[in-house]
Amino acid sequence: MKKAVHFGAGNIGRGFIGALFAQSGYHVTFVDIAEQIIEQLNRDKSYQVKTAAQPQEVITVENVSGLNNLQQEQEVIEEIKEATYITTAIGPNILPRIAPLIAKALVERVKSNEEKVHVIACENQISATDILKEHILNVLENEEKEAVIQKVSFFNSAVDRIVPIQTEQGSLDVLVEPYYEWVVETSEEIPPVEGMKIVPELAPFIERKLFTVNTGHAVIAYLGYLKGKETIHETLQDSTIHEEVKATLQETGAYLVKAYGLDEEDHSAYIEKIIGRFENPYLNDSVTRVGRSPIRKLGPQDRLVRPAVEAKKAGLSYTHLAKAIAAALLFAPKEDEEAMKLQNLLKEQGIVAVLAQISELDEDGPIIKEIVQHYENLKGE
Ligand SMILES: NC(=O)c1ccc[n+]([C@@H]2O[C@H](COP(=O)([O-])OP(=O)(O)OC[C@H]3O[C@@H](n4cnc5c(N)ncnc54)[C@H](O)[C@@H]3O)[C@@H](O)[C@H]2O)c1
Ligand SMILES: O=P(O)(O)OC[C@@H](O)[C@@H](O)[C@H](O)[C@H](O)CO
Repeated sequence: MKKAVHFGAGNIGRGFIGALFAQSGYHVTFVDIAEQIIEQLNRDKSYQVKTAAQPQEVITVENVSGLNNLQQEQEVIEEIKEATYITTAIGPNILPRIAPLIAKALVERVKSNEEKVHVIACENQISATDILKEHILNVLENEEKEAVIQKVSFFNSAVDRIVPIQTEQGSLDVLVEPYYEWVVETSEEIPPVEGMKIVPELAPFIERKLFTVNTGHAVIAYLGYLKGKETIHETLQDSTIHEEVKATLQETGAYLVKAYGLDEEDHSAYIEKIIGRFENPYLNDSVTRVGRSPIRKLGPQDRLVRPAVEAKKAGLSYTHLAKAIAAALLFAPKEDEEAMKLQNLLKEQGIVAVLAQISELDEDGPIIKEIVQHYENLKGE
C-alpha cells in the first residue's frame, strides 16, 4: 500500500487532504502534537467525514494512524522513508517548526529510497511549499541539500474547503462543506490522488481563491465580530455587511480580472457562488475561527493587504479593502493570542507604525491614510 505522511491532524488534515489520500488507496500517517487525537487515531483506525448539507453524505476514512512529532521523531522518519507524499495543513506560522524534522527525515530517505517523494504544503499562503522548502534546505549541509533537491519534488498548492471547528468532543469525525478544490502546481507526472487538480501555473488559482474566499470570509468575520455576531452565516444576514462583502469582492475581482485576464461575468458568478457557500447554515462557522491570527492575515502577501496594494498600483479602488483592514485591527477576542498581541502593539506604537511593521505599508502613503480614517469611524460606531 502506498503511504502518505500528513502533518496536522486538524480540520483540513482529517476532513480534506487525509481523506482524499485514504480514498485514493493510501495509508495516511497523521503527524501532530495533539496527544488525544493521535491516541484515538491509533485506537479507532478510522473516522467519518460528514457533509454540512441536507441530505448529509458520510464517508468512512480508513487506513489511518497517528504519530506525535515531539515524542516519536524516529517513527516519523521511518514513515517518511517510505512515503510517496508528504503534506501539511498546520498553519503557515508552524511550517518553520516542523521543517527540521522533515529535513532530517528527507536526508535519511534519499539515502535509502530511490523513488521520488512529493512535498506539498496545503496552507492558506502564497508559495507555502516554497517557504517550507527554504526552511528545510536552510538546516542542511551542502551535500545533503543536493541529494534532497534531486530526489524530492516540492509543489505549491491551493486548498479550498470550509471546515469549521469541530464541536463533537472526543470524536475524530469531521463536519465539512460539500464543496472542495485542491489545486497543485506541477508539470511532472505524479502518482494520482482523487480530487487533486494539476495545473502548470498556480498563481491565478491561489490568488483567485485567497482574494475571494478568504478576503470575503475575513470581511464577514471582522465586521461580524464588531457587531457582536457569533457565526459567519448569521453575520451575512445583516444586509449592510452583505453589501460590504460584495463591494470588497468587487475590488479584489477588478484586480484579478485585470491581472489574470479573467472573464468578468465568470468571475461575478464565482463571487456569487462563494457567498452562497458562506451562507451555509449547517456549517455554524464561528467569526473567531475565520478571523483568527489577525497579524498573519494583515501580512503583506495575505488576503487584505496584497489586493489593496495591487489595486492601488493598477489605479483601481481599494476603499472597501481599507475598511476590512481597519476592522481587522479592532478584532480582539481574548483567546486569540495574535489578536491580543496586535492590541498591545497598537497601544504601544499606534496604528501607523503597526501597519508599517506588520503589513509593510508606506507610512506616508494613501492606503494607510484611508485605513486610519475607517479605523476611527469604526471605533466611533
Ligand atoms: N479549516 C479550513 O476551512 C481551511 C480551509 C483551507 C485551508 N486551511 C488551512 O489549513 C491549515 C490548517 O487549518 P485547520 O483549519 O485544519 O487548523 P486546525 O487548527 O484544525 O489544525 C491544525 C493542526 O496542526 C496541529 N499542530 C499545531 N502545531 C503543530 C506542530 N508544531 N507540529 C505538528 N502539528 C501541529 C494542531 O494540533 C492541529 O491539529 C491552515 O493553513 C489553514 O489556513 C483551512
Ligand atoms: O485558515 P485561515 O485562518 O487562513 O482563514 C480562515 C478561513 O477563511 C479559511 O480557513 C477558510 O475556511 C478556507 O480557506 C476555505 O477554503
